[in-house]
Amino acid sequence: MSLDGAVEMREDPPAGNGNGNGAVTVAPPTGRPSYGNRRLRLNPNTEHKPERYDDLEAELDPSIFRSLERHLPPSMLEAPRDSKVQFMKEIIARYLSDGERTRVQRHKEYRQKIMSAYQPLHKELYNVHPTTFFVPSFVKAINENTEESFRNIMSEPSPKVYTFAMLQPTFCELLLDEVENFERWVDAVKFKIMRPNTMNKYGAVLDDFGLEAMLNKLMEEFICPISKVFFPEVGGSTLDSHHGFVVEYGKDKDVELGFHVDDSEVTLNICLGKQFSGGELFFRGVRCDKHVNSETQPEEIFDYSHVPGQAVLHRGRHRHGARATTSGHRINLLLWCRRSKSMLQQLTDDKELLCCRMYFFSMAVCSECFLKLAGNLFPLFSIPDKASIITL
Ligand SMILES: O=C(O)CCC(=O)C(=O)O
Ligand SMILES: [Fe+2]
Repeated sequence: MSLDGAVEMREDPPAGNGNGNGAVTVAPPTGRPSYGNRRLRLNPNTEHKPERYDDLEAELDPSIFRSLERHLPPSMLEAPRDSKVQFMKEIIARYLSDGERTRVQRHKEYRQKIMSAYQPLHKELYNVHPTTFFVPSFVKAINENTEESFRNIMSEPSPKVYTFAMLQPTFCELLLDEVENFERWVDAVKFKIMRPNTMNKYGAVLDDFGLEAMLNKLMEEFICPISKVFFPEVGGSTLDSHHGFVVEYGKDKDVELGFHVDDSEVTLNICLGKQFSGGELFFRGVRCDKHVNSETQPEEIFDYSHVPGQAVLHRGRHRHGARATTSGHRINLLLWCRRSKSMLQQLTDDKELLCCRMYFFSMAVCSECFLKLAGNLFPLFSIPDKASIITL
């Protein structure tokens, strides 16, 4: 599974215009301090503020450690950081395939190469400055932090699709400038750039050239409060990692974007400019994996025209695409916001583990099926007996 993979699918023709706490038992390694019960919590401790692991010389992204820390047994939460790291590395080592390990390592080296050589143009973009980044109505709504204050600035033109004015024009200009500067640098040093996801030939990952911390703060302090209210069903208040990038459409760029779902719980899509025509987003309803290609209902059809500075917030699994940008140049900022449940899922390609987790989250798997699967998963989860499963 790709960390950054959008899932493409066929567009549905009727659409109209064309297109419990389970646990992991890990035996305490000899010679190291014991922290009592060393079982991972199945459900993350959302009250716990994880440490930062940005300085870690590990092959994995620091966000994985941050996410996993919330699953640590209570007895370990206050342990020294090194012990937590060691413990988490041991767990991860069991479940990461060699292919995934290599991919993650390469990506880490790729980022290090950029960060050691790229000179940012607008340093003020690299930390969140609410009053220069955001329009006053958005700042006010976030400061008030109530459902009413959010609803005052938002429209919901179709169920679970929210639009609102968010970015200041000067911020958009500076960010566009920074992206151009990065792309010029990439050209000049003949660096092979990684594109945002499997569906784009153009665009750039903002996290790769230093904007990760800023975007993380933007997600935690400005998007989580909103998604807590509007997307509680996908853990809107516990979004804890992201993939931040820009997409570019127009002549000599990508033209359109096929029908897909995002690899995110919640997606923030903001138009940065410049002048363009076309490029409308089309939405066709939220679907789970199993029903991603099912028919669209008339009430699910919604088309949206991008306006610079304006944000669209939607479920990652809300099926959508973007029509051709017919003239000019359109650049959008995308923040795929994820929560640790899916980060944990990414530690393994083991579909059975996913089923097991889904069972715990009361989604899909029957108890017979779960018992069979759980047998394979030992020792990742301690297996409750059947009676306790049924009451889960
Ligand atoms: O071009 C757009 O506005 C849509 C982009 C998008 O959906 C994505 O990158 O996931
Ligand atoms: Fe998307």
